[in-house]
Amino acid sequence: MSRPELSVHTDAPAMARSVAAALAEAVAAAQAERGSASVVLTGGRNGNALLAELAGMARGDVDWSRVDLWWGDERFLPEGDADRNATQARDRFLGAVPLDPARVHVMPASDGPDGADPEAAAERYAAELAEASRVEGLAEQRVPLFDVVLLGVGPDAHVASLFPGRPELSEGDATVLAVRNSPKPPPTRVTLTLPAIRTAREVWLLAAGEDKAEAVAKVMEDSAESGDVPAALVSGRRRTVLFVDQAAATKIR
Ligand SMILES: O=C1O[C@H](COP(=O)(O)O)[C@@H](O)[C@H](O)[C@H]1O
Repeated sequence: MSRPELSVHTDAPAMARSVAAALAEAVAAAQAERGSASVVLTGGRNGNALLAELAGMARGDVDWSRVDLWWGDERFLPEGDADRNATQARDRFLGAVPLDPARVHVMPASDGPDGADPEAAAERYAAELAEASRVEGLAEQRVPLFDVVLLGVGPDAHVASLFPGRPELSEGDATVLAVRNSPKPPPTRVTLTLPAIRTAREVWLLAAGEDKAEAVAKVMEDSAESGDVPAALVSGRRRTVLFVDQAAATKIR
Protein backbone atom coordinates (compact mmCIF):
# COMPACT_ATOMS: atom_id res chain seq x y z
CA MET A 1 0.00 0.00 0.00
CA SER A 2 1.45 3.40 -0.91
CA ARG A 3 1.93 6.17 1.60
CA PRO A 4 -0.80 8.80 1.85
CA GLU A 5 -0.50 12.29 0.43
CA LEU A 6 0.61 14.57 3.30
CA SER A 7 -1.13 17.89 3.97
CA VAL A 8 0.55 19.97 6.69
CA HIS A 9 -1.15 22.87 8.53
CA THR A 10 0.09 25.41 11.07
CA ASP A 11 -1.93 24.14 14.01
CA ALA A 12 -5.05 22.14 14.89
CA PRO A 13 -7.57 24.99 14.40
CA ALA A 14 -6.05 25.89 11.01
CA MET A 15 -6.21 22.23 10.01
CA ALA A 16 -9.86 21.95 11.07
CA ARG A 17 -10.76 25.03 9.02
CA SER A 18 -8.92 23.80 5.97
CA VAL A 19 -10.33 20.25 6.08
CA ALA A 20 -13.85 21.61 6.64
CA ALA A 21 -13.48 23.80 3.52
CA ALA A 22 -12.10 20.85 1.53
CA LEU A 23 -14.97 18.64 2.69
CA ALA A 24 -17.60 21.21 1.68
CA GLU A 25 -15.84 21.40 -1.69
CA ALA A 26 -15.90 17.61 -2.09
CA VAL A 27 -19.60 17.48 -1.17
CA ALA A 28 -20.44 20.23 -3.67
CA ALA A 29 -18.43 18.44 -6.39
CA ALA A 30 -20.16 15.10 -5.71
CA GLN A 31 -23.57 16.78 -5.82
CA ALA A 32 -22.73 18.53 -9.08
CA GLU A 33 -21.68 15.15 -10.51
CA ARG A 34 -24.49 12.88 -9.37
CA GLY A 35 -26.97 14.89 -7.27
CA SER A 36 -25.97 13.65 -3.85
CA ALA A 37 -22.93 13.05 -1.66
CA SER A 38 -21.95 10.59 1.01
CA VAL A 39 -19.55 11.20 3.90
CA VAL A 40 -18.39 8.89 6.69
CA LEU A 41 -17.81 10.83 9.91
CA THR A 42 -15.23 10.12 12.58
CA GLY A 43 -15.20 10.71 16.30
CA GLY A 44 -12.29 12.10 18.28
CA ARG A 45 -10.86 15.55 18.87
CA ASN A 46 -9.84 16.33 15.29
CA GLY A 47 -13.11 15.07 13.83
CA ASN A 48 -15.10 17.14 16.30
CA ALA A 49 -13.09 20.29 15.58
CA LEU A 50 -13.72 19.81 11.87
CA LEU A 51 -17.49 19.43 12.42
CA ALA A 52 -17.61 22.60 14.51
CA GLU A 53 -15.92 24.48 11.64
CA LEU A 54 -18.21 22.93 9.05
CA ALA A 55 -21.29 24.01 11.02
CA GLY A 56 -20.26 27.66 10.80
CA MET A 57 -19.37 27.58 7.13
CA ALA A 58 -21.82 29.26 4.77
CA ARG A 59 -21.74 27.34 1.48
CA GLY A 60 -24.42 28.16 -1.08
CA ASP A 61 -23.26 25.35 -3.35
CA VAL A 62 -23.84 22.58 -0.77
CA ASP A 63 -27.33 21.12 -0.34
CA TRP A 64 -27.16 19.42 3.05
CA SER A 65 -30.51 17.71 2.50
CA ARG A 66 -28.84 15.63 -0.22
CA VAL A 67 -25.94 14.35 1.88
CA ASP A 68 -25.81 10.89 3.43
CA LEU A 69 -23.88 10.76 6.68
CA TRP A 70 -22.49 7.48 8.00
CA TRP A 71 -20.12 6.76 10.86
CA GLY A 72 -16.78 4.94 10.79
CA ASP A 73 -17.21 3.75 14.35
CA GLU A 74 -19.23 4.25 17.47
CA ARG A 75 -18.75 3.81 21.18
CA PHE A 76 -21.49 1.31 22.12
CA LEU A 77 -23.26 3.33 24.80
CA PRO A 78 -26.86 4.44 25.45
CA GLU A 79 -28.49 6.94 23.09
CA GLY A 80 -27.51 10.49 24.03
CA ASP A 81 -24.44 9.44 26.04
CA ALA A 82 -21.91 12.27 25.87
CA ASP A 83 -19.17 9.83 24.78
CA ARG A 84 -21.03 8.59 21.73
CA ASN A 85 -19.54 9.90 18.50
CA ALA A 86 -23.06 10.62 17.23
CA THR A 87 -23.88 12.73 20.31
CA GLN A 88 -20.71 14.75 19.83
CA ALA A 89 -21.53 15.25 16.14
CA ARG A 90 -25.08 16.27 17.05
CA ASP A 91 -23.82 18.88 19.52
CA ARG A 92 -21.45 20.43 16.99
CA PHE A 93 -22.94 19.96 13.57
CA LEU A 94 -26.05 17.87 12.94
CA GLY A 95 -28.44 20.50 14.28
CA ALA A 96 -26.68 23.38 12.53
CA VAL A 97 -27.38 22.44 8.90
CA PRO A 98 -30.62 21.35 7.18
CA LEU A 99 -29.89 17.61 6.87
CA ASP A 100 -32.53 15.05 5.88
CA PRO A 101 -32.94 12.93 9.06
CA ALA A 102 -33.51 9.83 6.88
CA ARG A 103 -30.00 10.29 5.49
CA VAL A 104 -28.28 10.52 8.88
CA HIS A 105 -27.24 6.92 9.53
CA VAL A 106 -26.09 6.74 13.14
CA MET A 107 -24.80 3.43 14.47
CA PRO A 108 -27.15 1.75 16.97
CA ALA A 109 -26.91 2.58 20.68
CA SER A 110 -26.64 0.03 23.48
CA ASP A 111 -30.25 0.75 24.47
CA GLY A 112 -31.40 0.59 20.85
CA PRO A 113 -33.35 -2.10 18.98
CA ASP A 114 -30.78 -4.82 19.76
CA GLY A 115 -30.24 -3.89 23.39
CA ALA A 116 -26.73 -4.38 24.70
CA ASP A 117 -25.73 -6.80 21.93
CA PRO A 118 -22.95 -5.17 19.86
CA GLU A 119 -22.75 -8.06 17.37
CA ALA A 120 -26.45 -7.61 16.55
CA ALA A 121 -25.92 -3.83 16.31
CA ALA A 122 -23.03 -4.41 13.87
CA GLU A 123 -25.20 -6.71 11.77
CA ARG A 124 -27.99 -4.14 11.76
CA TYR A 125 -25.64 -1.40 10.52
CA ALA A 126 -24.17 -3.75 7.91
CA ALA A 127 -27.71 -4.43 6.67
CA GLU A 128 -28.42 -0.68 6.44
CA LEU A 129 -25.24 -0.18 4.42
CA ALA A 130 -26.07 -3.15 2.19
CA GLU A 131 -29.57 -1.81 1.50
CA ALA A 132 -28.13 1.60 0.54
CA SER A 133 -25.62 -0.11 -1.76
CA ARG A 134 -28.43 -2.10 -3.41
CA VAL A 135 -30.40 1.10 -4.08
CA GLU A 136 -27.28 2.59 -5.71
CA GLY A 137 -26.71 -0.51 -7.87
CA LEU A 138 -23.59 -1.43 -5.89
CA ALA A 139 -25.02 -4.51 -4.16
CA GLU A 140 -21.84 -6.50 -4.69
CA GLN A 141 -19.66 -4.28 -2.49
CA ARG A 142 -22.31 -4.16 0.29
CA VAL A 143 -21.59 -0.53 1.12
CA PRO A 144 -22.78 2.54 -0.79
CA LEU A 145 -20.43 4.87 -2.59
CA PHE A 146 -18.58 6.87 0.07
CA ASP A 147 -17.21 10.10 -1.38
CA VAL A 148 -15.06 10.79 1.67
CA VAL A 149 -14.30 8.61 4.69
CA LEU A 150 -12.94 10.73 7.56
CA LEU A 151 -10.78 8.88 10.09
CA GLY A 152 -9.25 10.43 13.20
CA VAL A 153 -5.89 8.82 13.94
CA GLY A 154 -5.36 7.92 17.60
CA PRO A 155 -1.98 8.32 19.35
CA ASP A 156 -1.60 4.53 18.98
CA ALA A 157 -2.33 4.85 15.21
CA HIS A 158 -5.80 3.35 15.50
CA VAL A 159 -8.52 4.47 13.10
CA ALA A 160 -12.27 4.01 13.57
CA SER A 161 -12.26 1.27 16.27
CA LEU A 162 -9.54 -0.74 14.54
CA PHE A 163 -6.76 -0.98 17.13
CA PRO A 164 -3.15 -2.21 16.70
CA GLY A 165 -2.68 -5.96 16.87
CA ARG A 166 -6.38 -6.72 17.10
CA PRO A 167 -8.16 -9.48 15.14
CA GLU A 168 -10.66 -7.02 13.61
CA LEU A 169 -7.81 -5.86 11.33
CA SER A 170 -7.78 -9.25 9.61
CA GLU A 171 -11.48 -9.25 8.74
CA GLY A 172 -11.78 -9.90 5.05
CA ASP A 173 -15.51 -10.26 4.61
CA ALA A 174 -17.80 -8.40 7.05
CA THR A 175 -18.30 -4.68 6.50
CA VAL A 176 -19.09 -3.91 10.16
CA LEU A 177 -17.86 -5.58 13.35
CA ALA A 178 -18.47 -5.41 17.07
CA VAL A 179 -15.34 -4.70 19.12
CA ARG A 180 -15.09 -5.95 22.67
CA ASN A 181 -12.33 -5.14 25.19
CA SER A 182 -11.14 -2.12 23.24
CA PRO A 183 -7.82 -0.82 24.63
CA LYS A 184 -9.34 2.67 24.63
CA PRO A 185 -12.52 3.19 26.67
CA PRO A 186 -15.32 2.52 26.35
CA PRO A 187 -14.52 -1.18 25.87
CA THR A 188 -17.42 -2.03 23.58
CA ARG A 189 -17.64 -0.47 20.15
CA VAL A 190 -18.93 -0.97 16.61
CA THR A 191 -16.65 -0.30 13.63
CA LEU A 192 -16.42 -0.35 9.87
CA THR A 193 -13.84 -2.87 8.68
CA LEU A 194 -10.86 -2.31 6.37
CA PRO A 195 -12.66 -3.81 3.33
CA ALA A 196 -15.58 -1.41 3.87
CA ILE A 197 -13.31 1.63 4.31
CA ARG A 198 -11.25 0.75 1.24
CA THR A 199 -14.29 1.03 -1.06
CA ALA A 200 -14.28 4.83 -0.52
CA ARG A 201 -13.33 7.24 -3.25
CA GLU A 202 -11.24 9.23 -0.80
CA VAL A 203 -9.95 8.48 2.69
CA TRP A 204 -8.89 11.46 4.78
CA LEU A 205 -6.85 10.79 7.92
CA LEU A 206 -6.83 13.50 10.61
CA ALA A 207 -3.94 13.79 13.04
CA ALA A 208 -3.28 17.10 14.78
CA GLY A 209 -1.38 17.49 18.05
CA GLU A 210 1.92 16.48 19.55
CA ASP A 211 0.50 13.22 20.88
CA LYS A 212 -0.10 12.07 17.30
CA ALA A 213 3.50 12.65 16.12
CA GLU A 214 4.69 9.05 16.64
CA ALA A 215 1.63 7.63 14.89
CA VAL A 216 2.09 10.01 11.95
CA ALA A 217 5.77 9.04 11.63
CA LYS A 218 4.81 5.36 11.51
CA VAL A 219 2.16 5.92 8.85
CA MET A 220 4.70 7.74 6.69
CA GLU A 221 7.34 4.99 6.99
CA ASP A 222 7.86 2.94 3.85
CA SER A 223 7.40 -0.33 5.68
CA ALA A 224 4.32 0.74 7.62
CA GLU A 225 1.95 -2.01 6.68
CA SER A 226 1.77 -4.19 9.72
CA GLY A 227 -1.16 -4.60 12.05
CA ASP A 228 0.75 -2.37 14.48
CA VAL A 229 -0.22 0.69 12.44
CA PRO A 230 -3.91 0.49 11.48
CA ALA A 231 -3.82 3.99 9.97
CA ALA A 232 -1.30 2.71 7.41
CA LEU A 233 -3.73 0.02 6.27
CA VAL A 234 -6.48 2.28 4.96
CA SER A 235 -6.68 3.81 1.52
CA GLY A 236 -9.16 5.40 -0.85
CA ARG A 237 -9.62 4.21 -4.43
CA ARG A 238 -8.88 7.66 -5.79
CA ARG A 239 -6.97 9.41 -3.02
CA THR A 240 -5.68 8.96 0.52
CA VAL A 241 -4.68 12.11 2.41
CA LEU A 242 -3.09 12.46 5.83
CA PHE A 243 -3.92 15.90 7.26
CA VAL A 244 -1.57 16.93 10.07
CA ASP A 245 -0.51 20.05 11.92
CA GLN A 246 3.11 21.02 12.47
CA ALA A 247 3.18 19.48 15.95
CA ALA A 248 2.11 16.11 14.56
CA ALA A 249 4.65 16.30 11.73
CA THR A 250 7.74 16.67 13.93
CA LYS A 251 8.75 13.00 13.98
CA ILE A 252 8.40 12.17 10.28
CA ARG A 253 11.77 10.59 9.41
O1 LIG B 1 -12.12 6.58 20.10
C1 LIG B 1 -11.93 7.15 19.06
O2 LIG B 1 -10.73 7.80 18.84
C2 LIG B 1 -10.28 8.17 17.56
C3 LIG B 1 -9.26 9.30 17.66
O3 LIG B 1 -9.58 10.19 18.70
P1 LIG B 1 -8.66 11.40 19.17
O4 LIG B 1 -9.42 12.12 20.23
O5 LIG B 1 -7.37 10.82 19.67
O6 LIG B 1 -8.43 12.27 17.97
C4 LIG B 1 -11.40 8.42 16.62
O7 LIG B 1 -10.91 8.43 15.34
C5 LIG B 1 -12.48 7.35 16.70
O8 LIG B 1 -13.52 7.62 15.78
C6 LIG B 1 -13.01 7.31 18.07
O9 LIG B 1 -14.07 6.41 18.29
